[in-house]
Amino acid sequence: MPLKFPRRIQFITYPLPRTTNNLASFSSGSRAYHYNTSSSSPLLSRIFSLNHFPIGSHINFSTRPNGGETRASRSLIEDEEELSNWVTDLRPGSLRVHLTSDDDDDDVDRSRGRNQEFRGTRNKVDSFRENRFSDRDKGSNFRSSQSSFRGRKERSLGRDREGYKGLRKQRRGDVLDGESSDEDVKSLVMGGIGDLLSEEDEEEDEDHEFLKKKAASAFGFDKQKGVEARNDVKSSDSYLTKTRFDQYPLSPLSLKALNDAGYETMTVVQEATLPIILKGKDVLAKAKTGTGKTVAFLLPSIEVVVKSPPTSPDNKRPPILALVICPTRELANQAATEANTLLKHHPTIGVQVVIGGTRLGLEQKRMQTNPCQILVATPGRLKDHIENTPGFETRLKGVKVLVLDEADHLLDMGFRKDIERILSAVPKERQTFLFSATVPEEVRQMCLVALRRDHEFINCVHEGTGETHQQVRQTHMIASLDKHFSLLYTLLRAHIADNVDYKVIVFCTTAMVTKLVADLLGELNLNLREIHSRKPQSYRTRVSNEFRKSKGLILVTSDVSARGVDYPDVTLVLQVGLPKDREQYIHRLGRTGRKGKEGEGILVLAPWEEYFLSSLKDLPITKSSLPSTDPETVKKVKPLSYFTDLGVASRRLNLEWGIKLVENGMYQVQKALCHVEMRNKEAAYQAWLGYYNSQKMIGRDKERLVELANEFSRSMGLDNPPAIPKLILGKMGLKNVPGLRAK
Ligand SMILES: Nc1ncnc2c1ncn2[C@@H]1O[C@H](COP(=O)(O)OP(=O)(O)OP(=O)(O)O)[C@@H](O)[C@H]1O
Repeated sequence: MPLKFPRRIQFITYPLPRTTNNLASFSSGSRAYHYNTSSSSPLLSRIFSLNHFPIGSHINFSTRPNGGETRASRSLIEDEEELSNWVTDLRPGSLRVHLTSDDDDDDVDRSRGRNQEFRGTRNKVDSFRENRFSDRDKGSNFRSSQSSFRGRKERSLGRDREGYKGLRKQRRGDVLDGESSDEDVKSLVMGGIGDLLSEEDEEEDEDHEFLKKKAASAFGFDKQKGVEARNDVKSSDSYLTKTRFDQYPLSPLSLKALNDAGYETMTVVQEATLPIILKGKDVLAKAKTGTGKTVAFLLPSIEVVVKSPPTSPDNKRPPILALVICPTRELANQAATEANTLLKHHPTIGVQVVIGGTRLGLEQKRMQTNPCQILVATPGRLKDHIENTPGFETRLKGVKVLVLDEADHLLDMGFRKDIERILSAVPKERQTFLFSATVPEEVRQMCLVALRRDHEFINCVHEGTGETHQQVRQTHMIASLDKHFSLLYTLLRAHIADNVDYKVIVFCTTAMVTKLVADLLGELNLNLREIHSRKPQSYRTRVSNEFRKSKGLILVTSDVSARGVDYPDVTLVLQVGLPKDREQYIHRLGRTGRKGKEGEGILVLAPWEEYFLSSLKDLPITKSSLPSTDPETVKKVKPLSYFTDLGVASRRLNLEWGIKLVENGMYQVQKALCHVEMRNKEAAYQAWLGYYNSQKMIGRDKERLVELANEFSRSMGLDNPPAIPKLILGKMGLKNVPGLRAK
């Protein structure tokens, strides 16, 4: 569904050069490609050799009463680069302070690139911009001056809004000793799912061969030859196959639940992984967003539980058999909900969620009174549970299946300490599944700490198509910071005019910037909700559920919604400002175009952020010109006919809407900014500074960083940048940098 603009506001797109990505070695153009790796696992201690920062969080869980819905819980982590995170990162040995639940955020790699020197960033960025995007201003009438925001008097309306809550939790000191080399020399004895097929060795071998052949034929290639052997699914983006679930040895109750859920045939990733997993193998699976990875790992996990002997009711610490780790609260809750769907006819199997957001004691009590066999958790909270809940670690000794959802994210530096602790708490003799839409090469090395040496890598991403969906149109726009807000507003208005059932997600860089943008768009009377880590968990859950069911709604969010969250029928994903990395861009974009549906993604960057596009060069993203929003220009050329192709029902409405579109684009945004509370602008400024300070290419030239931050401050209508406490400036390495105001 491309954006439709009035004639004078049409975007002109310039395709970027496209190259194939680096996956040729294991992506053969077939629907899925897997290989068995037998390379030695590097030592955990070697892989995690850098300083790490343990992450703490609260604990929360819920129970699934006899097949009912998950009452949950949640918690966890948020992918943000708030200023306070900087402070805590810089104090790895400091004691953690428990804050309220809404401060309990996702843990991220906050240390990335922090202490490295980078010289000449500005020159490199500028030269990249000049060489590659010198035509970016062609066709742009976006000429409003930065100074138009200056001199504006800030007024606070004194509304009852949440403000910046100050420094977030501080982290604990390191708690885990270095792992021995035994960690990655895992036992080949298979438990769990392998039991399904391992009554006799011979039988097992036969079954193995049978399942392998089935898998090879199912996803269209012969493993030995590595060539495509099947053409029954023509579209490279087809996510469903013709393989039925009942073609595999699954329990009848699971099959019944699948049927009830309307899951008739398998998705590509389910078809590719199930036979391998049923054989007892560890699996690393890569498949595009929205193609059913959750069912792919939950279904075989449930089968393990089904096949396990029942626990005695007298057992005070009944084993947890399947442990699923997700990076965010939203995702954990969603996985638990999907598990409950699959467990509909398994009344004796329970799911709980351990994700924080509620009081620890309450959660411990629930856990005790209603023990489960399947636990879905976020890493920081799970680690807290391991360390603070009596008997919990004993229960984890029963784990037969460990799942790392969004594996690349969980294994990157932001989570590594928690994952390290969790791995030490679960048995080595287990089956492990790692799933993600993105698996960068460097993360594949880290996967070896969790997987057995003979694991299989199953890649469902076609060669040449990149990790994004072909049916999702991707464009980027380059505009100076002072134009970002009005550009965002204009894009949203245009999309709304063109899509009756619009459902838009706007991604912002940090929680406080998200709040600012939500406040602004709210002042502009757009129908929106906001989700970020500074919102209480109950609010996040409510809004998330509401957005899932809604149409005609905009969700303004931080990266808490970037990965895994399954909102159906999202029509547009708008990313404003630098995504944390290529992977985050892909996951955010993946909130649209799910289950084979169409979608659209727009990335809005400032000129000095253009360097990021080089990391997307293998994706089909094209450049789009800016819509004209300069009121002076438009006033001169706005005959009625100008607005007639907006796709809005009445001519009168067209006129009103069109005038508002262009005039409000700049004027209304400036006006609305005056109504946004000062403290929210201050918080956004600090968060912005913290986020970009953590971005390698930008954060290393501190003077330039401050110049840009002050440009952002002016874009909010502030004459002077807000003052920042000296202590914080010191922690950020920004003491005495010209342009900053200290207090
Ligand atoms: N076999 C199936 N048939 C039909 N729908 C399915 C099937 N399996 C899963 N789905 C549905 O597909 C949607 C996307 O699934 P899911 O959220 O697991 O995708 P994902 O691959 O994990 O995406 P992401 O990478 O964004 O996390 C869900 O709504 C799920 O219920």
